[in-house]
Amino acid sequence: MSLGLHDVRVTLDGRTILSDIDLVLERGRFVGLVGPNGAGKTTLLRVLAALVTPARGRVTLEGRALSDLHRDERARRIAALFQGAGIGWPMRVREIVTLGRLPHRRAFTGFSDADAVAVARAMERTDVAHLADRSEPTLSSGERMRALLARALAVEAEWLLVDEPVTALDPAHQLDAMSLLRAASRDGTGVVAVLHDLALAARFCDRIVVLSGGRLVADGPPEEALTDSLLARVFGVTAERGRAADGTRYILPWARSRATEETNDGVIIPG
Ligand SMILES: Nc1ncnc2c1ncn2[C@@H]1O[C@H](COP(=O)(O)OP(=O)(O)OP(=O)(O)O)[C@@H](O)[C@H]1O
Repeated sequence: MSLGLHDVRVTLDGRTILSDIDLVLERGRFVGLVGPNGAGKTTLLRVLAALVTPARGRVTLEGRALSDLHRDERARRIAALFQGAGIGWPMRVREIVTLGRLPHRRAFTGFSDADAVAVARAMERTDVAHLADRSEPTLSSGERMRALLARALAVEAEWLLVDEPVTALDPAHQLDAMSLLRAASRDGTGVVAVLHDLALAARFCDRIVVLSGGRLVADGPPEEALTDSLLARVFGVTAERGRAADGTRYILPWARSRATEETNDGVIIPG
C-alpha cells in the first residue's frame, strides 16, 4: 500500500533539482508537500507520477518499480493533476470529467454505468454539476480547477497527486476541496497535495513533508514538522498558533521572521 522514493536524485538540464530523497507514502493518509518557491515540489510530484525519471534511485509502487508498470495500469492506479494542465480544445465540463474514466475503458467498449456513476459522483463532490454543459474556456480559474479536480477524482485511482489544488479557489471552495481530499484519503486513497497555504495544510493534512533546495528537511504530523525554527529557517516567517473554537489547533503564518526580515528599503537584515 505504498508509493516510495528511494535515494532519488533528479537532474534537469544539467541542474540537480532533487537530491537524497527517501520518502515512503502510505495510502489512507493526506500528505501535504510544502516548501518555498523553487524547492522542487512539483518535480517531486512528477517523479511520483512517473513523468520525470530520476537520474539516480528508485521509485516503487507496492514494492515494484513504477517504470515496470504498463502506462495504462499506472494511469488507473495513479491520478495526477498538475498546474497549467491543458484541455487543448473547448470541451464541456462533463466531457472533461469523463476523460478521467479513459484508463478504465477497454478497447471497442463504450462507457459503462460504473463510469457514469464515477463521473456524476466526482462532479457532485467538486461542486461542478451545475457547470456540466459549460465549455471550458468560459470557466473562471476556480471553476476550471474544480472541473480538473473532478476529472482526477473520476479516475478513482489508489493514488491522487495534486499540484496546488486550492490556489485559485475562494475560501469556501478551498475548505471544500481540502475536506474532499481528506475524505478521499479516509476512503483509502493515498493523497499527496502540493500546497502553499500552510494554515490549510496544517489543518487538514495528516502528514507534512517539507522540501527546501531540493532536499527533504522535515516530515511528520503538522505540529511536529512545522516548528517555529523550521518556519523561520525554510520559509522566513513567524507563525501565530492557537486553538479554534472547535478545539482544532491552527498555525497561521504571520510575519517575516527576523532572519530574513525586509526593511522599508527592501534590504535583508541577517538574523
Ligand atoms: N525542465 C527544467 N529544466 C531546468 N530546471 C527546471 C526544470 N523544471 C523545473 N526546474 C527548476 O527546478 C526547480 C524546482 O522547480 P519546481 O517546479 O519543482 O519547484 P516548486 O517547489 O514546485 O516551485 P513553486 O512553488 O514555485 O511552484 C526550480 O528552480 C525550477 O526552475
